[in-house]
Amino acid sequence: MHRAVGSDDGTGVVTAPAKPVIEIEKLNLVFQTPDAPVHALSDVDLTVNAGDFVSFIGPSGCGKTTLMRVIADLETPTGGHISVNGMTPREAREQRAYGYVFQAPALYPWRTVRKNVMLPLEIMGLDKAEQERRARDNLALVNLEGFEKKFPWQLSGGMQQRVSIARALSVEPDLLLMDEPFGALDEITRDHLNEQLLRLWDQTGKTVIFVTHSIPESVFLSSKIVVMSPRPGKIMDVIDCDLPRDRKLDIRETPEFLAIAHRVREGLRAGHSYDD
Ligand SMILES: Nc1ncnc2c1ncn2[C@@H]1O[C@H](COP(=O)(O)OP(=O)(O)OP(=O)(O)O)[C@@H](O)[C@H]1O
Repeated sequence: MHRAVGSDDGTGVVTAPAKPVIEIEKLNLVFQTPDAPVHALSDVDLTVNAGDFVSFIGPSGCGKTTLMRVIADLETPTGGHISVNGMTPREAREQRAYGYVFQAPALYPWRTVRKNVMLPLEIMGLDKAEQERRARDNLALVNLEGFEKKFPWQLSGGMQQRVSIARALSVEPDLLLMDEPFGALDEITRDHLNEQLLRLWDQTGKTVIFVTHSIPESVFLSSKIVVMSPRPGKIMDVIDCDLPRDRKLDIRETPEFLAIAHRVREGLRAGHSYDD
């Protein structure tokens, strides 16, 4: 089992010191639009360590996706500093340091499940046997053995999202960026995928950044929760979520879980104005 990175896990086992994967200082982003400038991010400071599962939570439009897109080099900040694996976001993207899972699965309907997972590997120019090995292994990791030859439209929404997770993992990144991947799914499917994702994180030791609107989802999944204010997105609170890593859904009824959920809610409330 993967062990959280830290200097002391309370059992006498000494682990390596936390290694920063993402370092963000005084980050600002202003979009220039024909009407008026849109100040999306304001003075964001954040460190994400190797092996962290970090959720960004905040009201709609507060800049969660924008912050994720800056990490992925899909947006350029207008101020401040950011490094990903000690590199600029552009260098990290060029080295395929991360996999990105979008809100919608974005699969090609004319390609089978296996061929969808193989697509980035074809673009990377990997040989066929390696493409096939990675597609097989990563589909097994998300419990989709036996579905390789199906087309996306033959699968449920939850299964399609698992294919997109397998595709993101197939480039073998240490960092997984997930933008509200389960937001469109029913609650039971979402619970199930949350459990699967947690197991996958524990097995692989990857660093995950996860955008969500859901307080229970953020507490259930995360080792660290970043609470953001309405636009311009600022960090209101960073909460360490030290529940056991092998948590099951029924942990949501425990006082420890509810105390963390309460603190997230307070952070959201502190940043929110209900005047309008
Ligand atoms: N390319 C762009 N040009 C202008 N404004 C933009 C652009 N992209 C995002 N914005 C604005 O920046 C703000 C932050 O958007 P963002 O999508 O990051 O929010 P979010 O917290 O992810 O929202 P949601 O939870 O609804 O997905 C919003 O007001 C949005 O309208």
